[in-house]
Amino acid sequence: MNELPVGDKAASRRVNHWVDPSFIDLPEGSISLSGRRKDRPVLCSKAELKRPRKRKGETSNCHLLKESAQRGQDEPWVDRYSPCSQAELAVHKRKIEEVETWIKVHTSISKGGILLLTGPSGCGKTATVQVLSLELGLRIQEWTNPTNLEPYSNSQCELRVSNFSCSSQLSQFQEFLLRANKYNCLKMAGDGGTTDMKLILVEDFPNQFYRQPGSLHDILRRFVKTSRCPLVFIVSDSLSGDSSSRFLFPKEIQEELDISSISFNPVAPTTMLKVLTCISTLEAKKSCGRMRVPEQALLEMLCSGSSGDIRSAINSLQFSSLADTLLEQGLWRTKKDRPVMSKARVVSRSNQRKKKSKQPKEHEEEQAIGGKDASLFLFRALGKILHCKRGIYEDAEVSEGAPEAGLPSHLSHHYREPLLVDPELVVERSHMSGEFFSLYLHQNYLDFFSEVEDVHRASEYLSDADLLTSDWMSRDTMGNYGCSVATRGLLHSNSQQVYVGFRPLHKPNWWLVNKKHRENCLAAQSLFRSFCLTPISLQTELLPYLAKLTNPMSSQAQITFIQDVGQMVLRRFPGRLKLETLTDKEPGKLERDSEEEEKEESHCGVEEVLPDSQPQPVTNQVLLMDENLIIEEYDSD
Ligand SMILES: Nc1ncnc2c1ncn2[C@@H]1O[C@H](COP(=O)(O)OP(=O)(O)OP(=O)(O)O)[C@@H](O)[C@H]1O
Repeated sequence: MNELPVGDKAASRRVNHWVDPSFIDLPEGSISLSGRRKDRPVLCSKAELKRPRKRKGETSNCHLLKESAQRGQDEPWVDRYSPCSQAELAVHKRKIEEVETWIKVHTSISKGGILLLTGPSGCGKTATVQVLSLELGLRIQEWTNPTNLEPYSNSQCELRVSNFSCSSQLSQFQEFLLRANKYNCLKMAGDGGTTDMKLILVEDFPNQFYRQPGSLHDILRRFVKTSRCPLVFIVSDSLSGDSSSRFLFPKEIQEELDISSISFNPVAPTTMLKVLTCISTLEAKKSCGRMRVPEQALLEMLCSGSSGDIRSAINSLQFSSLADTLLEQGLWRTKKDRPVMSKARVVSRSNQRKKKSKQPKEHEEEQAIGGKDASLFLFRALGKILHCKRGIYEDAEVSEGAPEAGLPSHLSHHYREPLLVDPELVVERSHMSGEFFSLYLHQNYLDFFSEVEDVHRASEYLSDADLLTSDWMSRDTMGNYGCSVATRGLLHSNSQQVYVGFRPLHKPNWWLVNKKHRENCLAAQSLFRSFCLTPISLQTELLPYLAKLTNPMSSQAQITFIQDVGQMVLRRFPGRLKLETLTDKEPGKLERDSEEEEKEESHCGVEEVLPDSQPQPVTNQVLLMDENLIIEEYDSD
């Protein structure tokens, strides 16, 4: 595998002249928005694809100018303006310090160790590691998934199919870690006096790990025993619900292997704006008048449209520099071109108090090109509805007369100040179905209301929303309407708009009840299979009946289950279930439809999937042959 001594800037500069630019594989003149090549050569260092680094003592602007002058016109700006020092990084100082401290400790004091960097895509995790390695004089040895499996004759897991031999990605990864950890980098001509200190970086994971995370854990267990240099994993969060970091590195493994974890946040809009302004100014200077510095409004729009992804923002800026062409084609809208949404501008109360004339944050602009799919963590999405933010008409004339005047006097109590959020957009960006979103609202809304009349009205709206989706035939179509009724109903009912401050949010009670229900279905089907009844019939018809009998034909497991499920009226409930708190970065879990679940259950081997919380059958054999059971006395009293 190739590696590049990042420490030696001169060498790196030389190498970069003959290395392909990031988008060499695209037709001339076209620019990719991704900013990164995924089909890199086998096991090559990502550092090879990066631009040369800055020399000490050069100021950043001067450096940027020189660099940009040397580069071809088509070079992506993300590559051209990639940061070379901590000061240039658009990452929070504290995060940089945390990573720096960890690297220092694990390269000097305790050699080795594993660090996990998480955070949304494009927030500068990789850039931070690269900058710090450069500053600390570390070489980066990076694993990249091989796209073609090369012959690897020494490998243990070798596949030999008619003279063709190749090893699995997994065994190559294992070997890479072993060698990277064991051997120093080769000294190359031009390396000078670079140190042997290095850092292993893994951002691409062999696919096998997503199927069997256990195989990764086994490799890591072996790695930590002999670890000599730090190993950094970078895992990007996804808002669509599949959290790779939690799947690949569950809490138990982090504790067992003493893996440190640092979570990055999206790039702050102000920092992003500074970077974009700097880049556009430099590019405008360089273009000798051909390109103009974009309006502040356009830059702000790019920032808000990128959802904290600096790569996406810079790519969009580069596109917007082609504005003349795009504008001609009508593909790019500037703020001026956008239709006026309303006659009077609406500002939030807090903004008004601060006497800021800025557009409120909540009015996120839609971007025609390059806008990243703006996602919201569920916690924030719920907050936007529950905190019920409203604005006032900025234009005094309008605020005095128009809105209330629009309502007849007997409906004047329904007047509300305009909303600062678009409820349907909030739900869409939460990546959760309307029904589940309403469920979360239902669980949490009480804490945000101050008047009992408002609660009464809100509960009516929630019931209406529920009714809209009660019929399974029309549920798919009506789901969104139901959610509109729930969200808008809650917003409208909350007439007082009292500031409640921070309130913890909880996962719906329904969640736990549904889980218990599914476990019971599974257990009922497993324990009373010979009755050939559906899980529901078993629990609602057969088990209550068996519970009344003094001498049912049951095993101990069956008796326990009958006592648990079939005797509801006699049971004492322990009170309310303990609710799970919803954390701020948690994606909303989408439970599968219970009908689907039931179907699935009937297809799979029940004995394999019987939940731990249920009494386990003695053996399957015993259950299938009921007549052989030892019948115990069962006292229903
Ligand atoms: N000031 C800056 N700070 C951070 N990155 C910058 C800056 N200017 C330009 N960039 C570029 O933005 C990109 C940031 O992407 P980076 O690979 O660091 O993100 P990431 O958090 O690792 O996400 P992913 O996992 O998707 O790669 C890099 O290409 C970097 O060169």
